[in-house]
Amino acid sequence: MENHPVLVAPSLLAANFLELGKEVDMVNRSEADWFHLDVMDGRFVPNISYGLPVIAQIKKKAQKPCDVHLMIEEPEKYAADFKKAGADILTVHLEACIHLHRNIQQIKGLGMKAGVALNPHTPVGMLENVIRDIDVVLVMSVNPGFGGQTFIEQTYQKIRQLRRLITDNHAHALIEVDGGIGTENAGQLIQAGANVLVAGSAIFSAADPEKTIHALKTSAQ
Ligand SMILES: O=C(CO)[C@H](O)[C@H](O)COP(=O)(O)O
Repeated sequence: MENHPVLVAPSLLAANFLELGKEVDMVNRSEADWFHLDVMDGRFVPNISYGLPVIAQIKKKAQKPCDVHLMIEEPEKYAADFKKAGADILTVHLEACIHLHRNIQQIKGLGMKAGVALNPHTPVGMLENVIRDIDVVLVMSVNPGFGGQTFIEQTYQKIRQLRRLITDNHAHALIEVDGGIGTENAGQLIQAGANVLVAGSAIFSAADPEKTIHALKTSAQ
């Protein structure tokens, strides 16, 4: 069993938006580590979620870092706006960036942690030349665009490969996994080398979301 701390990032995509303030309070009270905020543009992914004004409102109440996952084309056009809205960690998709190295430098230059997300079909080897520059690798364990999808089993092998790439390059990036995660697969993901578990439906559809967050936090024990 790996002995690095497990971080939990509830995905507000699955929250009750009519009660958003209460959902943010719940995450603040819980053992969760980050707010995971999914931005979709209807172009990079076949869905549209929420954007800058909603994130700015969440930021006013959030007592934990805001981890913003951009599922959008041309993310470089909006990086400064997401910084202003309150993003602490800004993740762009490798598949959406023609100049990934430049995009990473832009995010860090704006004072945010830089993340790079990989779609399920994208090999981890594509990160070899930037792995030392980034703070987070977001491994999508479903095809991005929707919550509530089935976890892709191939993800375990991908996390093991990524852990090797990080170790071999003496890099510090955290491995974050997103999609179809719950208490049933959390332990195995941590064992494979993941650091951060993103969960939407498993947390916000649970009878007791705080208890589920606790179960995810302690899934490696
Ligand atoms: O990025 C996402 C979708 O693109 C969501 O964060 C992810 O799917 C989490 O939702 P769930 O835990 O319900 O699968």
